[in-house]
Amino acid sequence: MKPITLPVKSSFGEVTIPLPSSKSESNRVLIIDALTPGKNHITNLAEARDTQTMIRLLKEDPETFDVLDAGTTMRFLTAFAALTGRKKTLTGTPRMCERPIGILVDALREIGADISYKGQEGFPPMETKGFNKQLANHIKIRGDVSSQYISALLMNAPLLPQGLTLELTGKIGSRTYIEMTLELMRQFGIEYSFEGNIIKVPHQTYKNTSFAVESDWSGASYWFSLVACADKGEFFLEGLKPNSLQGDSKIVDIMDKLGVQSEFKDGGILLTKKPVSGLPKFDFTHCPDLAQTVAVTCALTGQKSEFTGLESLRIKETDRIYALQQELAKFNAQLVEGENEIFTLIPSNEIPEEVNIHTYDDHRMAMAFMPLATKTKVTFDDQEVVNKSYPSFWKHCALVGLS
Ligand SMILES: O=C(O)C1=C[C@@H](OP(=O)(O)O)[C@@H](O)[C@H](O)C1
Ligand SMILES: C=C(OP(=O)(O)O)C(=O)O
Repeated sequence: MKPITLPVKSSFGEVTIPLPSSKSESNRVLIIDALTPGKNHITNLAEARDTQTMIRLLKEDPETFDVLDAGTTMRFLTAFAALTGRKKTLTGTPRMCERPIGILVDALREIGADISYKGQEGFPPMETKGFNKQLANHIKIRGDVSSQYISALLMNAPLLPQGLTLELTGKIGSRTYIEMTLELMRQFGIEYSFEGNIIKVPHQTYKNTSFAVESDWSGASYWFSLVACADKGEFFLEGLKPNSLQGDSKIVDIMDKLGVQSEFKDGGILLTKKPVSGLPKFDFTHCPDLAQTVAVTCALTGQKSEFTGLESLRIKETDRIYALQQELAKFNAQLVEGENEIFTLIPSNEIPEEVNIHTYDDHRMAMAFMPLATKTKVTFDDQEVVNKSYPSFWKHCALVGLS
């Protein structure tokens, strides 16, 4: 592991950030493309390792799909292999083999896929052994653990002889990601309905189309945070649209409360500083990947705040609640768990002269803590961790003078 240290810098000029493309959009269009007869015209695919892994596995078609640490790649390829009757072993990093997949595997079995665990029940690695005939066309699936299971089933649903109806049970989390999946399917010619908690996808064929992947809003969030934490700075983020498919575009509203003004122009968004307003409360149910960014922003800007919707954070690249609590404490900020899964973020009252951030093999732990550089010298234990979603992240830090 190679560490990286950022210098202290709190004042920035006008800088353009050439954001990377969205890995969530990329990984969906790659699966849809693999399911579409004929040729699509897809541009601007993500440089993210999660997407590059998906591209490589689909192209090389090896016996073992080793997805490394990519959640979407694991879940999407599992459904793809199982429902198209491919014989594959699906595996990943040790952490990937601790991330639950039982809900998806149960659903696939109910639909008719032959899939078995190679290790612990409910977790990768698994083996897909074929698809004989469709046994069910209406299944119930929990919506409160990971939306990725639902997206994975949906993308394959049009190819099933009887189509598929999903009845989502419990609270629906990451709903915006389910909507992204459906909207992308629609852009590739698929009709569906989503009413209440029922999603119906009839049997049909994907149609050829052209699609350009948008820049990554989750990656954009770190630059919003840097503006919020800085004394001065104006960043132009390239390739973002007002009507994004990505739920993390919610960062515009969140950061509006934390002192960042956003203006869409010239195919991107211009961020400038503005006064902070009110005691903020944030619900991350549908934008879980923004939680770390916003926690650090509040910790560094003196904003006591209330966080809800953090349940899914414990089963991501690391237990992100534990990781946040440990690393925030290094500069005297706290994320305190109260009753009913309500957390209070208590901002820092004193920042040490130097802070070492441990990144827990989680790209977002590095990127979210980057704005600490506005207050103190900060070292991250692993610079390559960002490659999962944003390989050019440190290069972009250098663009603003953080190198
Ligand atoms: O479908 C997707 O592209 C994603 C869905 C979310 O996961 P969950 O649905 O597990 O919350 C999100 O955290 C992840 O980074 C990407
Ligand atoms: C949770 C994430 O990714 P995944 O679940 O796809 O590994 C993420 O990118 O923050």
